[in-house]
Amino acid sequence: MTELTKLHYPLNNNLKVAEPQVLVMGYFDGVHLGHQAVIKRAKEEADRLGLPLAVLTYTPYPGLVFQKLPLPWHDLTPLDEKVALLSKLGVARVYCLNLTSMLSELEPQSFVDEVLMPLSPRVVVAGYDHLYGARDKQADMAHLSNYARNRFDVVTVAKTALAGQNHKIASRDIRAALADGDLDFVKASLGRHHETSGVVVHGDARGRTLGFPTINIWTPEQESLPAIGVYVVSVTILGQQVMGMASIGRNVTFGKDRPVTVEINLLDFDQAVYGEPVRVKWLQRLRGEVAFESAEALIEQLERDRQDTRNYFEKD
Ligand SMILES: Cc1cc2nc3c(=O)[nH]c(=O)nc-3n(C[C@H](O)[C@H](O)[C@H](O)COP(=O)(O)O)c2cc1C
Ligand SMILES: Nc1ncnc2c1ncn2[C@@H]1O[C@H](COP(=O)(O)OP(=O)(O)OP(=O)(O)O)[C@@H](O)[C@H]1O
Repeated sequence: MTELTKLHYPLNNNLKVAEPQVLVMGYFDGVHLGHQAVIKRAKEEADRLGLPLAVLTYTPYPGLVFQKLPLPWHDLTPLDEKVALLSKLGVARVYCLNLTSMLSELEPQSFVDEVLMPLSPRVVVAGYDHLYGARDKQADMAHLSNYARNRFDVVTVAKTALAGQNHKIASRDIRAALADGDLDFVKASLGRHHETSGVVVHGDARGRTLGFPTINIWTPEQESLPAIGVYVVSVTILGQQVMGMASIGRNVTFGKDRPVTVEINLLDFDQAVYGEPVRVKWLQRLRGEVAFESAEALIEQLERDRQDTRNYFEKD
């Protein structure tokens, strides 16, 4: 079990990390392939030294502290999912530090002395472009050894890019691709399919009359959903993995200005599951949402979508 410790600057003097550890710094939204390379490199170091591996991450997203971004903000991976993914990579402890004005204005030397040192780092690891402390000072990886003053070693991990590209894999680009419904790019960058959590709630009970009953999913605000459209999904519900086709949209065939809902027609499944927690794995985009001229035209399209969904699982 990975241990999660929430921290606020200035750190409580009672925080005592007795044992030295390998410490990785970063926000790690999405725990994408670039992040995974950084963590794996740190894990090698931790194993070589026989020390635990710890991550120092932040909340909220640094962009929200340095500039005005539209709210609500959606991380690719909310903190609990980030911790679960880091855990799978061998991370024993996660420190989640509030990113505040006071922290972001710290001189780099003070950041090292007052934030890193209480965490007993033997080695500090981060990616080549990681910044800490005041942005306008020399708070980069090249200068970290100076501030360390022989108290810890520094490992800087080189850029990870997608095959044939120069641009680094970045969570900002993954968030943008998800907002465009580009699940292929999302998967290539994360090294896995994007997933969201939710709970089954009531819809308008129209789906059943169309011959395509749907579970309506309430998705908590901190989760990141793909763009409006129709998708092949795999749903974990009642401990089973079930094939499905999902619609994120306003059900425009049935009126204007309806709210965006997430509905999933589960294939080969028929149980009452209101209130059940679900995990949705977003596998492939099938199409955009269409305002059909009649319910019959929508039904014909839904039949084609179901065939496309079955084809996806057959080739997989
Ligand atoms: C795979 C799938 C694709 C859908 N595509 C569309 C669409 O293109 N246009 C549309 O208006 N509604 C679409 N819907 C939504 C249906 O209109 C919706 O399931 C129906 O109105 C039932 O809503 P209810 O569950 O709230 O009763 C789709 C639903 C599913 C499951
Ligand atoms: N593609 C990458 N290659 C190498 N290191 C990376 C890559 N992306 C992020 N890192 C490093 O991983 C750690 C976590 O990244 P963090 O999320 O803090 O920042 P980031 O560089 O803004 O990542 P992103 O742009 O993906 O959000 C940092 O140490 C960062 O330097």
